[in-house]
Amino acid sequence: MTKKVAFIGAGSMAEAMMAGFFHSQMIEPRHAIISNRSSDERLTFLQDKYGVRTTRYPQALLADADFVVLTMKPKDAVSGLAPLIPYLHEHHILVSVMAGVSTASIVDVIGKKIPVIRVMPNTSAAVGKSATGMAKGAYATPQHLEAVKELFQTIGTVAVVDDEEQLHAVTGLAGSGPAYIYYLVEAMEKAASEIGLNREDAKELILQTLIGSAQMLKNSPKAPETLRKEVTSPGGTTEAGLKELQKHQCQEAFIQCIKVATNRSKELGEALRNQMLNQT
Ligand SMILES: NC(=O)C1=CN([C@@H]2O[C@H](COP(=O)(O)OP(=O)(O)OC[C@H]3O[C@@H](n4cnc5c(N)ncnc54)[C@H](OP(=O)(O)O)[C@@H]3O)[C@@H](O)[C@H]2O)C=CC1
Ligand SMILES: O=C(O)[C@@H]1CCC=N1
Repeated sequence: MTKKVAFIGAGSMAEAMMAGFFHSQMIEPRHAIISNRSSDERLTFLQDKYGVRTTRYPQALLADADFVVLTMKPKDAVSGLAPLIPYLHEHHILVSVMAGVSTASIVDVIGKKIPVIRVMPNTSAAVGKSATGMAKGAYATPQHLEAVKELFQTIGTVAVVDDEEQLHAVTGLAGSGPAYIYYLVEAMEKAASEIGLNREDAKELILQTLIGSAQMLKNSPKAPETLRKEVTSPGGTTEAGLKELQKHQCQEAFIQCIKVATNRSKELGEALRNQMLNQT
C-alpha cells in the first residue's frame, strides 16, 4: 500500500528527502504534505516544483499521514510539535531527523506513548545516496523500525545503531559529512584557478577524481592507506603535496572537525532538554 508522509519543516533536508523519495517512487508527490513556520514563498516553491500538498493546519497535515517527519531545527522542536499534539496518535510513526534530539525528548514533549524513530540522513538523499543512521525510541517496535528503514533505503544506505547515543557520532561523521567534502572541493577549485586551469576543465577533473576515488574505495579490497601509497611515488608530486598537508596537520584537523561536530550534536540535544525544563 502506498505510504503517506507529512513533513514538519520545509528546509533543505526536507527537500532533499522529498526529492529522493519521489525519484525512487517510494512516495508519490500527491501523498506528501509539507508545512513550515512562516515562509509562504517556500511552500509555493515546493508545491510548484514537486507537486506536493502544503498546509499549516495540523489536522490536515496529520489526517492521512503514516510517517510524520520532523524536519525543523532542534531549537524549534517544541514550537513545531505543540500544535500537532492533539492530532498525533499511536498509529503515526514519527521520524525525527533533528540533530542531537533524543527520542525520549520528543516523547516527553508530546506526552503520549508514540513510536519515534530517530534518523540521521544527509543531503545526498536528493540523489538517492544518503548515508543514513537510525535508532528506535522506547515506544517503537521492530516493525516500526523496519518500515522506516525500508523508506530510507530508497534514498541510500541505512545503518541501524543499537545505542541511540551513537547517532551523535553518525551526525558528526555522515550527517555533516557532505559539507566537509564540499569544503575540500571549494579548496580544489580555488587551487585550480590559481594554477591556471579554466573552470570547466577544473570542475570535470575534480569531479572525476572524487568519483574515481570513491569507486576505488568501494570496489577495491585495499585500505585507504594502501590506495594512497599507490599514488605516492617516492620523490614525486604526491609526496610533495602530502608533505604540505602534514605540515598543516590536515588529518588531525579533520579528526578534530568530526569530534567537534559530534559534540555539537550532544549540545543541541542538551539545549532542547534545558529549553523543555525552563518551560515547565
Ligand atoms: N541540512 C542537513 O544537511 C541536515 C539537517 N538535518 C536536520 O534537519 C533539520 C532541518 O535542517 P535544515 O533543513 O537544514 O533546516 P532549514 O533551516 O533549512 O529548515 C528548517 C525548516 O523548519 C521550519 N520550521 C521552523 N519552526 C517551525 C515550526 N514551529 N513549525 C513548522 N516548521 C517550522 C522552517 O520554516 P520557516 O523557514 O518558515 O521558518 C524551515 O522550513 C534540522 O533539525 C537538522 O538538524 C539532519 C541531517 C542533515
Ligand atoms: O549542521 C547541522 O546541524 C545539520 C545536522 C547534520 C547536517 N546538518
